[in-house]
Amino acid sequence: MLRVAACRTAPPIFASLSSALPRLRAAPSAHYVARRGYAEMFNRTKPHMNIGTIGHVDHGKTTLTAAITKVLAESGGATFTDYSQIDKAPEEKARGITINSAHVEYETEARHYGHIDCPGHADYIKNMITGAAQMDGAIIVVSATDGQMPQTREHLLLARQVGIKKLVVFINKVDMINDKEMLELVDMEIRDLLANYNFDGENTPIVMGSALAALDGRDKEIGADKILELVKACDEWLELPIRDLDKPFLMPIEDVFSISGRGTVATGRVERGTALKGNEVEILGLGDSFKTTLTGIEMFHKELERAEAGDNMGALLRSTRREQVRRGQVLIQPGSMKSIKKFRSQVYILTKDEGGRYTPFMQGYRPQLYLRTADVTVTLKFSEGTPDAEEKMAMPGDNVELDCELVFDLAVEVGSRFTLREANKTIGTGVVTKILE
Ligand SMILES: Nc1nc2c(ncn2[C@@H]2O[C@H](COP(=O)(O)OP(=O)(O)OP(=O)(O)O)[C@@H](O)[C@H]2O)c(=O)[nH]1
Ligand SMILES: [Mg+2]
Repeated sequence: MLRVAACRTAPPIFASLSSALPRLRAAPSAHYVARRGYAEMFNRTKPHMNIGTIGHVDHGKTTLTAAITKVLAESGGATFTDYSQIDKAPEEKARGITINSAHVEYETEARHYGHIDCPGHADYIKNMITGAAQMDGAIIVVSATDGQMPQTREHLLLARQVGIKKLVVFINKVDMINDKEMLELVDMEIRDLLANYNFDGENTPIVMGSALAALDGRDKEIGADKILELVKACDEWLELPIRDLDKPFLMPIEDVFSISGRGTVATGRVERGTALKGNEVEILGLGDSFKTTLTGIEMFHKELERAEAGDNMGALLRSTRREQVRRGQVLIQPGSMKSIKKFRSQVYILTKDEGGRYTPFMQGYRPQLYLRTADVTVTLKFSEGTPDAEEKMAMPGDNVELDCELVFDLAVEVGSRFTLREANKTIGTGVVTKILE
């Protein structure tokens, strides 16, 4: 039997990272509006999906969120969550805006939804990004009185970059518009805009209504009826995410041991997919990539036939020398990932209050990049085509597009998340948006 402690605790970097990251995430849990006992109402056999409301400030995202729960409460698919229970922080009430993203849940004929109501105000874009990063699809809310506005565009861009592939549009406040042609214009404008950000401009469902009318229980034809139409559009147009178990196998390598008489064992937590004893696997990254066979799987000192997403496993590798395997590489289903050095990314630079830098940086800056179990020095540049890139600065609090060049290659995909650190300080968090080389 293998003698491997396959369930090691998280490496120290993740301990320090997690002290930085949850601060960005603290808001949703503190703001969780679902109530005790409420979850039992739902039929958990329905497929689950995370969605939410995004869009420009004051266009009606929170009103719509409350209205959806109100209308679905009538069919038993939700508990009504009033506006004041969503925007409940004193500053939110005083200013009439959303600051923290808030979670509600509801159920339709077809699905169970977790719904995150994001802030639209430009100052709280970071809360929007962390909210959107948890979504599999989104509802973009656009006020018919304003049409598209700066955060309509910024949210579309960010939604695309955090991996949201499909959206449903809700054109809100139609109670304030008498002119039908005006609505047609907004429809056309939004379809163009969607196409500009690589969404399906032609086929994306656009529902026009009034969230406030639905919430107030009046004007059914632009109120409740439109909420039901919107929810149906979500059921039909937004695609369910692929379950982690159905994805190709991936285990980031945390540690490597040599076991006399048996060979080399790599340990880590399976991020996705499944692996069977006897499967061919590939080791990828840090200059060394090769294929081998998984001759044994161990968990908690027991030998197993199969490992799956969520398991901490020890992987016994055929004819592999210990020096060939290192922390920071990944163990994958052969051919399912590529190891690369250059990619484009969207990065949020932490402010000093969030534990980040006190000062801006210029391009050419070289912090450490942490991705899964790897940490590699990276050179940061403003993305190609940025005007005056030589003189430009990235300020704490900025949300910037950066091209990253790693010193060593890593298994990186569009959607991979990473953090940037210098001298024991997290200075930025980002997501890969495009592979360059
Ligand atoms: N007339 C009209 N007003 C609406 C409608 N929906 C929302 N409003 C009003 O628009 C204002 C902003 O609504 P919110 O729901 O707070 O907007 P929001 O998009 O959540 O705003 P942030 O979260 O701060 O970005 C409020 O005064 C709402 O009452 C609507 O259908 N018709
Ligand atoms: Mg709001």
